Amino acid sequence: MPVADRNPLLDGLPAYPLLIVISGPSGVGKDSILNRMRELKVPFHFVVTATDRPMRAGERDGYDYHFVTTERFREMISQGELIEWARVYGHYKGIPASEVRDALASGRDVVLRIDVQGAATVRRLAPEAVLIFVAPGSLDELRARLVQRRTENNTEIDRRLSVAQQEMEALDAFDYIVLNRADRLDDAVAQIQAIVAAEKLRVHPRHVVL
Ligand SMILES: Nc1ncnc2c1ncn2[C@@H]1O[C@H](COP(=O)(O)OP(=O)(O)OP(=O)(O)O)[C@@H](O)[C@H]1O
Ligand SMILES: Nc1nc2c(ncn2[C@@H]2O[C@H](COP(=O)(O)O)[C@@H](O)[C@H]2O)c(=O)[nH]1
Repeated sequence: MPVADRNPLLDGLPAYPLLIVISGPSGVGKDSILNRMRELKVPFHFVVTATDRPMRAGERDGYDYHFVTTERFREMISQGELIEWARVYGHYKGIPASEVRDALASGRDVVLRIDVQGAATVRRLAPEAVLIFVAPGSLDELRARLVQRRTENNTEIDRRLSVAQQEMEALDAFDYIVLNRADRLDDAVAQIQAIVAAEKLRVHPRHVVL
């Protein structure tokens, strides 16, 4: 909810931009949810993370990821350009610090889409971040999504499903859970918007310092 739409009774209470982390197992639909929010022109700053993995068909540099070489990624690490980075399924992934800080400084709510280990790191760095765990209706549903996406082979899909089971155990570290049920993407989007709307009504708002 833009600050201008707040209840006037909240005038005088501080309003800070939110840092919203969308996480959950591979294939659960994080990107699909965020792409739908972008289509709907939800007024968030969607952070584009960096990776050295090859671009998939249909992906766009600067939109899905900043696709960089492994050498450039290592330079970003050594130059302190990343808030968080990790090896995820064999490739580097990391969050550009300047993008997050600039967006927060401009007063916009910032959305990050990262894996579960990355969410734990962001929690340590920014305890006031809003952590949302996106879960599938079932592991069978998750498998079906990974299979139909056709970006991983069967061995890799099995690996991601096995990691997914461990990731579900990290749920306790999150603030919210959103179910992305089969063919109900818009419900998941609406639930995330409802979470953000509720966060905007907090008497003691979260204040992220990064
Ligand atoms: N609610 C849904 N019902 C059916 N299919 C879905 C749903 N949400 C996403 N999908 C499909 O599931 C596949 C995986 O989705 P997506 O790539 O968005 O997942 P992800 O969580 O971003 O994965 P990764 O972590 O590996 O990047 C895609 O083919 C997508 O179209
Ligand atoms: N810890 C981080 N995880 C990230 C980051 N950017 C993306 N991701 C996550 O990686 C996996 C695999 O992604 P894929 O596009 O290769 O399938 C997925 O869970 C992403 O959300 C990041 O900067 N840090």
